[in-house]
Formats: sequence, C-alpha cells, structure tokens
Amino acid sequence: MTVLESIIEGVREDLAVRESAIPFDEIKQLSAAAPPPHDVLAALRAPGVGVIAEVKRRSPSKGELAEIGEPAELAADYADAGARVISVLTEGRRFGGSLADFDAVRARVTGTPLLRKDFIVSPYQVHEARAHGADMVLLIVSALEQNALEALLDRVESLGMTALVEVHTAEEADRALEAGAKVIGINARNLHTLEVDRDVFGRIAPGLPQDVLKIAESGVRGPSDLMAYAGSGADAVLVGEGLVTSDNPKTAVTQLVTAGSHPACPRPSR
Ligand SMILES: O=C(O)c1ccccc1NCC(=O)[C@H](O)[C@H](O)COP(=O)(O)O
Repeated sequence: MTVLESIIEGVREDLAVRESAIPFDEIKQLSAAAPPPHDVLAALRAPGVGVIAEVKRRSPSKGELAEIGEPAELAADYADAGARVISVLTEGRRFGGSLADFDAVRARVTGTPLLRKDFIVSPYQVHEARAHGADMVLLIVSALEQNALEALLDRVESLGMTALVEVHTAEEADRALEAGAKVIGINARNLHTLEVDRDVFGRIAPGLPQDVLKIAESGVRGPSDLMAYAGSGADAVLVGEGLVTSDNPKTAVTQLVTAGSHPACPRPSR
C-alpha cells in the first residue's frame, strides 16, 4: 500500500464516524445555510505571484513540524502578511489537523479565502467543507477515478466553491483538464513515495492552457523557490513546512509576498 492509499484508508474510517453523527441530509442543509464563499478565482488572479499559506502541524514525510497552539493566530498572521488563500489541513491521523482547527481559523480570518486541505473522496466531505465555511477544497487526481473526480468537481462548483485539482504527472494534468479544472495544483511531492522533485512543475505547467490557474505546491523554502516557480509560469505557490518551521512565519509570508510582487519576478502569463 502506498502512503496516499494508507492515508485514504484512515480518512474513510474517520469519515464513517462523522457520517453516523451527522447524516448526509443534515450536512447538506448545513452547507446550504453557510455564508456565501469568497471568490477564490479573483483572489488568485490578482497581479503578481500569490502565496497560499498552510497551517500544517506535521506530515508523513517529516513527522512533527511545529506545535501550533493557536492555529487562528497563525492564520491571522498569514492573512496580515498578504497570503491570498489560507490552507488548513483537516486530516487528523497523519497531519494532526482537524475541523476544529478549520473552525477556529474561519472565525478569526473573515476576509481571506480558506482552503480545506484534506483527502476528499466523498460528496459528504465537500458539503462538510462548505458547512464549515470553506471557499476552496482540494481534489487529488491520483486519489480519484475520473467519474468521481468529475462528480466532486461539479459538486464543489455547484456550492460556489473552487476546486484546487492536484496533479503530479502530465497524464493526471490531462485528467484534470478533462474534468474541467480551473485551478490546477502541480505538486512537487509524489504522494505515493513522498519524493519531492521541484522540476515537476516546469515539466507540466507550460503544457496547460493559459486561462487555467497554475499553483506550484510543496518544496518552497523561501523567495528564490517562488521566483523559480514563477519563471515556469506559476500564478501562486502553496507553502506549508517552510512557513510553520520558520522563526517568524509572518515575516516568511511577507518575504514571499514581496518576492511575488517584485518587478524582477516573472509575471503570470494569463
Ligand atoms: O507533506 C507531506 O509529507 C504529504 C504526504 C502525503 C500526502 C500529502 C502531503 N502533504 C500535502 C501537501 O501537498 C503539502 O502540505 C503542501 O503542498 C505544502 O508542502 P510543503 O510546503 O512542502 O510543506
């Protein structure tokens, strides 16, 4: 079993527990009653290369990353520093995240879009994300059959949210486009082996249509990585470890945001 398959096995077990506590019809009603989502596409299309800043406690590749006592305070720092979107990992077993983290961040950060970063395999999780105030959800192509990917993407958009459709290979990028993805995240990390290869973005992004927003995920440790991804066509970078392990995450975001809007930073070609 690969790392991704093992994560998803646990996600399905945890999901079954939540489904028995709050049935699907109820979560659908809660999602319909939530305040409307932020316009994530507009946020990501703002000038310059944007930063999606992640609240990440630990990871399968690195173990414990940071003790995040107050995820809401960390997220508020990210927002103040100019992050375009804040990503909150809600998977508990391997990343130490939770929907409680997400709720705390949503209550504190009202003006910046939030990404629910989890391993979405069921429509239930999409409604659950919206019920908790998510504006964006992650759909990982290699975790989903094509018909499931398409159905989940439709559902995300029908609730007014935006899907970050994650790929790691050119074939997965073709599947994302076939499904109608408007935002494609190219993850440098192979989720089956955990190997990180920053060159993956530069191999895939140039082949994507100009109007698709391209997010470079993983492996960003500072402004020079953002600049390199920008040179290959990134509209934004998604950063977790590099922020939560820094001495001052707010300054780390500011440095990335400054690099992304610097005249020397290659412009997105959209
Ligand atoms: O981070 C991991 O080890 C990991 C392992 C298996 C599945 C997903 C994983 N991470 C999710 C992500 O893609 C990252 O949190 C995100 O891209 C930020 O990456 P980084 O800046 O390198 O923390």
